[in-house]
Amino acid sequence: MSETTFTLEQVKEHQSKKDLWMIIHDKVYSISGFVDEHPGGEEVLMDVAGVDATEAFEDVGHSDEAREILAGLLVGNLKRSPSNKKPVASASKPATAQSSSTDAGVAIYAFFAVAAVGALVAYKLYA
Ligand code: HEM
Repeated sequence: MSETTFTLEQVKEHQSKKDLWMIIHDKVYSISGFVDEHPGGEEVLMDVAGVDATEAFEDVGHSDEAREILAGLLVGNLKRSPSNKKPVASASKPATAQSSSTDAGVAIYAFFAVAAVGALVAYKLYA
């Protein structure tokens, strides 16, 4: 399998009808030969020339046949630079939330322990 990768900038260089690339699900497709055959017309393909067309492609609800055609047009994978990767920070958020909820749990136990000792002392003093 070809492991060729392209950056967003490289894909952007292929925006003409005769040299047309687009990105769908982080894969790069060269669709120049298919533009005239596209049942949805050439205009919609030109609209996403050289950019990420995942949403446009999926919104239409393309058939399995369309996906097979797509597979034959593959030229490589998209190389995401660290700046346009999906945020990694979101992955660490639940962990932070979890640990703070654990802290809250410990605080509640500590509160009841102190309250129980306080109640016992008060009982011994005033009973
Ligand atoms: C290389 C990528 C694409 C391939 C291989 C492809 C292929 C096809 C095929 C085979 C059909 C016929 C219906 C079906 O089988 O689902 C179709 C219809 C259609 N496509 Fe695409 N398509 C591509 C990209 C796009 C994009 C980016 C758009 C943007 C909006 C689009 C819009 C449409 C529309 C609107 C139809 C419906 C046409 C109609 O029923 O009148 N397609 N496409």
